[in-house]
Parts: sequence; C-alpha cells; structure tokens
Amino acid sequence: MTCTPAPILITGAGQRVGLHCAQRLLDEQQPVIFSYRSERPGVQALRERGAVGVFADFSCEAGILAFISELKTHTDSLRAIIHNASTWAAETPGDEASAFIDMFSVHMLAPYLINLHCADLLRRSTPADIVHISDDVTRKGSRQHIAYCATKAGLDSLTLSFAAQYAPRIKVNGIAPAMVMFNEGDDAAYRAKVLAKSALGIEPGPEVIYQSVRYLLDNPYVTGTTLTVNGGRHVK
Ligand SMILES: NC(=O)C1=CN([C@@H]2O[C@H](COP(=O)(O)OP(=O)(O)OC[C@H]3O[C@@H](n4cnc5c(N)ncnc54)[C@H](OP(=O)(O)O)[C@@H]3O)[C@@H](O)[C@H]2O)C=CC1
Ligand SMILES: Nc1nc2c(c(=O)[nH]1)N=C([C@H](O)[C@@H](O)CO)CN2
Repeated sequence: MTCTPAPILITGAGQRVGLHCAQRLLDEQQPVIFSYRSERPGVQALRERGAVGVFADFSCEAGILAFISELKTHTDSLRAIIHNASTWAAETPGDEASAFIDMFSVHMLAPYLINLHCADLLRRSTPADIVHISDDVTRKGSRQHIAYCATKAGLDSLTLSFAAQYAPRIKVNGIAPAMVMFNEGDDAAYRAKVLAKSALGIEPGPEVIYQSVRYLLDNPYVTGTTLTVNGGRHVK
C-alpha cells in the first residue's frame, strides 16, 4: 500500500518562481498547498493539477494568522514550507514607512509566524524542511531597495535562528538568488545593465531555484545554510 506524502506548502505561487516550483513539485507527484493573493491563470492551473490554493494577504498579522488557520483545515502535516512570497519595492517618496512595514510583514513576520505556528505540522513528517527564499543583495546592501534588502537580511537571520531552534527534526535553509527572471516591463537597457553584473551574464529562469529547493529537500546534512544562486556576481 503506497501512502500519500505530506504536502509541501509554497507561498506566493500564483506566478513566476513560485508557480514554476509548485508545477515541478506536482510533476514529481508531490502534493502541494500554495498561497496566493491575486487570482491569476497560474492559480487556476495549479488547482486543475490538484494543488490546494489558500488565499493569503501577508501584509498584516491578522492576514497571516487567518492564513495559518485556513491552512490547518486542509492538512495536519507538512513535508516542507517554502517561503517564496515577496514584494520588491524601491523607496517610495512620502510612503516609505508603509512600504517598509509591508515588506517587513511579507519577508519577516509571515515566515516567523508560519514557522512558529506550523512546526507541529512539520514534525509529523520525516524529513521536514523550511526554505526561506531571500536575495543575494543582502551580501552588500542596495541603494535602490533599502527596505527590501533590510527585510530580506532579517529573513537570513531567521534562517540561522530557526535552524538552531528546530534541529534535528526540521532542517531550515535559505536560497539567495540574484536576478533569475526579469519582469515584463524591464527594458533592454535595464536588462543589459543587470546581465553585466554577473560573471555568467545570463537570465537563467526559475528552474535554478527549483534545483536549489530540490538540493535542500534531499540533503540530510544541510541546515542553517543559505545557497547563493547569483551567476557569480561576487566574483565579477
Ligand atoms: N525574480 C528574480 O529575479 C529574483 C527573485 N528573488 C526572490 O525569489 C522569490 C520569487 O521571486 P518572483 O517570482 O520574482 O516573485 P514575485 O515578485 O512574482 O512575487 C511572488 C508572489 O508574492 C506574492 N506576494 C507579494 N506580496 C504579498 C503579500 N502582501 N501577501 C501575500 N502574497 C504576496 C504575490 O502574490 P499575488 O501575485 O498573488 O499577489 C506574488 O505573486 C521572491 O522571494 C523574490 O524576492 C530574489 C532575487 C531575484
Ligand atoms: N519579489 C521579487 N523580488 C525580486 C524581484 C522580483 O521580481 N520580485 N526581482 C529582483 C531583480 O531581478 C533583481 O535581482 C535585479 O538585480 C530582485 N528581487
């Protein structure tokens, strides 16, 4: 008799990297629960493949706790949690504080509260993993995205603390990408500028993040580690 594996939760999977990773997990017959905030074609596509979509607005504590409560009506165990949801906002003159608070909530408060409230679900699975998707930019800071970078650096700190707290039952790791996929509005000049920042000079696409997730889920001897996936920006 084959038993169904516990689901993997991935946040912000309605598009782009999160959608790709959710699709790849489903390709491997891995049950998926995903969070979304906006109805998108990707959300419907995941539902049609049997993934369970749970609405989430991580911009405040109440929204995060409401998501956690709804999540627990769908499952009593989790193989892994992949914290992918993110807002990438530059400083907005006159609105700096609300943008900072929003990114603090999405990048730090949501992973913090979900990790605390869902540890019991993870402990019902062996092995069990948490993966925080951060950003290579925390290595040196960012002039154009100060609040974004600071809140992603806080996520890197959560990786270290939760790895210590949850060992040995749950592994906790991070992935720090530099640009893996452009956004639709990115013009040719911007794309050229960004590609020139890395030694490898390519737009690799979301598969490189799935490969990193797969490595962390499959390796029993890695915790408290953040994988750099940056095309060699640090050696350029
Ligand atoms: N793309 C890249 O080149 C890089 C990406 N990264 C990181 O990789 C991860 C994936 O990147 P990418 O796919 O581009 O991410 P996106 O910018 O596409 O964001 C992913 C999802 O996060 C969700 N989200 C944003 N704010 C909230 C919120 N307040 N509450 C709930 N959900 C929210 C959105 O959901 P919805 O659409 O449903 O509103 C969105 O679809 C992110 O953590 C990102 O910071 C790091 C470096 C480079
Ligand atoms: N949530 C997001 N975070 C980031 C994105 C994005 O599109 N959504 N994009 C980047 C850029 O690609 C940046 O790495 C270019 O230097 C960073 N974070």
